Amino acid sequence: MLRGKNLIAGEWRTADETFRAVEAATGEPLDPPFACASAAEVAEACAAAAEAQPHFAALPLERRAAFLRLVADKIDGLGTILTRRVMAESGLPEMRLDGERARTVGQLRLFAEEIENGAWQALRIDHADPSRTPPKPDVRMRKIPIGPVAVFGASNFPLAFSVAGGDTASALAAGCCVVVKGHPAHPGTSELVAGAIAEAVAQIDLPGGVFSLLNSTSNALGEALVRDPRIAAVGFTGSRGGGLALMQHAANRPVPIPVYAEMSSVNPVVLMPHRLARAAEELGKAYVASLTLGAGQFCTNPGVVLGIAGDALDTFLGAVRGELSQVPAQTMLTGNIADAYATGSQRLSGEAGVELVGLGAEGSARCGRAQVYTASGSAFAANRVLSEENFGPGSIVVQCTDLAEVRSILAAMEGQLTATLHMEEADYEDAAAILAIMENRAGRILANGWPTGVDVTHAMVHGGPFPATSDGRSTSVGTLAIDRFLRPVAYQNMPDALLPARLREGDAGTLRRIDGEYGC
Ligand SMILES: NC(=O)C1=CN([C@@H]2O[C@H](COP(=O)(O)OP(=O)(O)OC[C@H]3O[C@@H](n4cnc5c(N)ncnc54)[C@H](OP(=O)(O)O)[C@@H]3O)[C@@H](O)[C@H]2O)C=CC1
Ligand SMILES: O=C(O)CCC(=O)C(=O)O
Repeated sequence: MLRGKNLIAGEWRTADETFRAVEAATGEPLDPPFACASAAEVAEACAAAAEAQPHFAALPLERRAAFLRLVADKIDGLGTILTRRVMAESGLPEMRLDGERARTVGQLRLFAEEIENGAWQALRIDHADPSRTPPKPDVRMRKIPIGPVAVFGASNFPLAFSVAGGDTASALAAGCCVVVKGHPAHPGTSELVAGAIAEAVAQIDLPGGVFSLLNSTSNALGEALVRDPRIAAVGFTGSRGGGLALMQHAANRPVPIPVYAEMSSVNPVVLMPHRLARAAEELGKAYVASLTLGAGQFCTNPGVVLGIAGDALDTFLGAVRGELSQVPAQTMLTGNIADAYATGSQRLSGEAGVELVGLGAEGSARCGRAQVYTASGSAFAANRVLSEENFGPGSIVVQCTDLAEVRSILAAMEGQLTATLHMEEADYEDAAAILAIMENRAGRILANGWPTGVDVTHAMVHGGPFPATSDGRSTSVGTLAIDRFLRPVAYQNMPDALLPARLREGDAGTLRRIDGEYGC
């Protein structure tokens, strides 16, 4: 039974002002009404997080890990109640949401392992050398939590990028208390997951301020959260406009803070000539499958495909047309997202030099209709609109004259989360030059795959230069995501007794870099 309340430091709070979620497929209001948090409650949640911060940061790592594992268990324990609510609020199918839940709990468990192994602290010890001129001091370094983190739940991954998603998991793993601004499209999902976290907080006997959830439908709440002096960093996935607004608020504070915003990306895919000649149909089918996954509501969606004009690309486009004709209309996450997609598609279709390749089935106004367009390389290069993200199952295939045009288009593109090369051995020499351009444009480069579906691993990078993210030095997926919420501190000539245990002389068992050499 949902409460319709905000969670502030362990306490469920109601309010006079409320809003309702709607069923994604129909637009019908869902019960119960949800309380809108006030500015005073934002301040309360942040004060509680700041108060809990030293305690949480000092928690033995085994207990912090146990907390993350317990959160994962509790989310698993929500069973079908959670699935049913997410399905209603998001319109996403059960199988996708089962996978997303597995990813969410798997991510929490992976972070538990990560903090236990200690490598994330990046411990370094440089011993003193009094004989050097000038004498070299003893310097030891570790990373500590940055402080309370504000997390904005994303609409398109109501579990894996929301209340207990990657931003929250990595912030908690780093030892940072978290205040979540829930996405207004799925408040029931947010409450269920927040309830699981709150139970784990209580069971591990942590202060309630370790985690709060605030709901609202107004920009004012998010702004107040980012501006609160106790918040030390922000994690966000959503629109470019939203991310930029939060970056602005963070920069305008008396004490500016980092915002890790994942915003927009069209994820260029290059079909190299030899591979295209051999597998045009197969590539066309796989492209449509990736493009239409989850109604195209992935920031990793293949929004731009580049190939050399000719028979092989025509075969590819024929396969795309055929495949699209089999794609049903899919419910989009919200009415606004469906409207934005329809408007964006209409705009694209009217641009000079843009032609329709094929369409999926048409549905209600809340559905996204799959669609692929094509344009020449010169038309694409001359018009920025053609390379802008249109969030949904829409994409454009660019027919280039040669690989030089492919390279120059890629080099002129904005920063991307991913870039992909479809190739075989005969393409490698040309691919190497394209790879060098892609490295400068994207956070992840794929060979012979499709970019949707990010694996949560140690080496994963889900980031990229602006506007893919606000800070291309970071990743929001994988264990390296923890680094966004840590700050290095060096201790110079500090007596052993005052050093953190893992930096003391005799301590062993954690990976440390001692006088430049890695070892335990
Ligand atoms: N590339 C990607 O990964 C994604 C892109 N999008 C794009 O975003 C569009 C809208 O989707 P949505 O998911 O709602 O994303 P938004 O960026 O609009 O909203 C995400 C969150 O940020 C908050 N927010 C947005 N703008 C501001 C602001 N100016 N000040 C303070 N808080 C703000 C919203 O709160 P509130 O609404 O309560 O103000 C919400 O909680 C989509 O049509 C799509 O184009 C969406 C999801 C993922
Ligand atoms: O492709 C994925 O798994 C992740 C996509 C993503 O991060 C997003 O859509 O916001």
